[in-house]
Amino acid sequence: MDNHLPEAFRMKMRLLLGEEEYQAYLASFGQERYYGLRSNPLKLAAEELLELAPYRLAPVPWCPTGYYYEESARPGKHPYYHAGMYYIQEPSAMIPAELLDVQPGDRVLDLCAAPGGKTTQLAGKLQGQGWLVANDNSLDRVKALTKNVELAGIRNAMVTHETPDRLAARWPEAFNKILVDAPCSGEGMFRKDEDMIRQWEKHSVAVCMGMQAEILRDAAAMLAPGGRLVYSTCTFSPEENESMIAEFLRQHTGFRVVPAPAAHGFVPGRPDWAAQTRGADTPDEAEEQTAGAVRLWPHRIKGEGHFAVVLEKDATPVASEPEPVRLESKPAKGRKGSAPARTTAPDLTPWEQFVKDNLTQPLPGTPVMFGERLYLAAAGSPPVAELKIYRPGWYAGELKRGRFEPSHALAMGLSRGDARRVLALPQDSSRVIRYLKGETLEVAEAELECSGGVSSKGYVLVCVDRFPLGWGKWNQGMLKNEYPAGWRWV
Ligand SMILES: C[S@@+](CC[C@H](N)C(=O)[O-])C[C@H]1O[C@@H](n2cnc3c(N)ncnc32)[C@H](O)[C@@H]1O
Repeated sequence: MDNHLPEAFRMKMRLLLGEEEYQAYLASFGQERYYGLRSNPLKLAAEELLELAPYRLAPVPWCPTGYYYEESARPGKHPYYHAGMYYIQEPSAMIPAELLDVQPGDRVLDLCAAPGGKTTQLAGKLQGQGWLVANDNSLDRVKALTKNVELAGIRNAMVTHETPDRLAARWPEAFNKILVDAPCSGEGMFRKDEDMIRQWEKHSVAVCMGMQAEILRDAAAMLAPGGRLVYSTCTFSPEENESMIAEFLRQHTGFRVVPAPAAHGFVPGRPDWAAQTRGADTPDEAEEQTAGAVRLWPHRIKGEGHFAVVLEKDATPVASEPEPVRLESKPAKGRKGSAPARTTAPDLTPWEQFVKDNLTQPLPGTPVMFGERLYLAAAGSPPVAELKIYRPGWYAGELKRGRFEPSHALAMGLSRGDARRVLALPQDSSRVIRYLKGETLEVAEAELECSGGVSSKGYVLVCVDRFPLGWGKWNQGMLKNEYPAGWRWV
């Protein structure tokens, strides 16, 4: 497969790595690929997943919730996947969110978030406290991102479909942790995905550099003083990595690199490559700092190629910081923004009644209506006016003609104890797959666990073991299937 590598790429890599390491890198194309998944702390502890998983899992050294699995395990074809108990993620891709060091209560922005691998990882670290904005400028990818946010049962995330400059104009210094997992030329994924090789010329290094510099500039403006920003790519080119960061540091004097430990076979960033790219013999001060970045190489670790660097903003604002006032710029292309359609206070009685009849406790968040849709926005989350908001918070359901219909996202964000009617199916029950296929199930009344003196008739939280899969509606021995069509098992 290394024969498929573009000649220009081969020449550059040989020059950068030197003959011996270049040959080791090329040899990695003939070696096995590694498959990874990350357990979802919003659903279960990693140790519990180890006990439950019907296949072998081995720890990813740099991520406490990350595991390698063997290709034959096919974890995407298991009901636990549909319960959001883990996210399938390339092992190296787990490092940027680890370096961001998110703590419960943080205000987090994932600026280039789709399809949401790192968003789900960051939300797991928040443990439902604080809030997270997941943004992407591609509408198709925002849809995939939203599905993953919902599958993971995240309650405190807002999903936006915006350009970074428009977010920066409205949310200056609003976040204390920001992840920029930048669009890049994808050289680190050549072994995993041949398509990336084909696209390499199209997403040339030069095109990516322009995007990355703009995204970084806007991210810097959204970071609060004392905040932390992680910039990551899945490419090797110094132009998109060390040189990008060195130029950022020259223009943003209030930032510095926080050195990341070069453990687990990671290697430090290469200031000399940045200098070489600039045509200089020795690195300047900004380039020297990039030695604190980490590079992940497929010939050195069990994972694909990545670059990540941690940046910290001074605790006291710097007067020379560029001001991000570019309100005139256009919103991201695609669907029209989901601005709140209603300004008068909506009648939430059907929702309140639903909570009383079906749930054991009130849910956190401030009710927000977008048209007929009700969301629960995390306390303190940033204002949404004039922005293209795909989800202002946890999507609870629809208020239609005086009735409330719960969403699938609501079910996924609940735990078994939150629902008054529960049907808990063991993972090896054929009814689990039949439920996931959208079939109506025969369910005896005695199989339902009802609490709070409710009758058996009504909304049932269907679980695999103790983990919610979705809603059903029980009446006279039959469970009407409420599993959404677009999510079904095929
Ligand atoms: C490397 S991918 C992100 C992967 C994601 N963080 C994950 O872990 O699943 C880069 C993303 O950046 C998005 N993107 C490209 N240009 C962007 C921009 N100007 N603003 C925001 N997102 C952008 C792309 O649509 C793509 O989804």
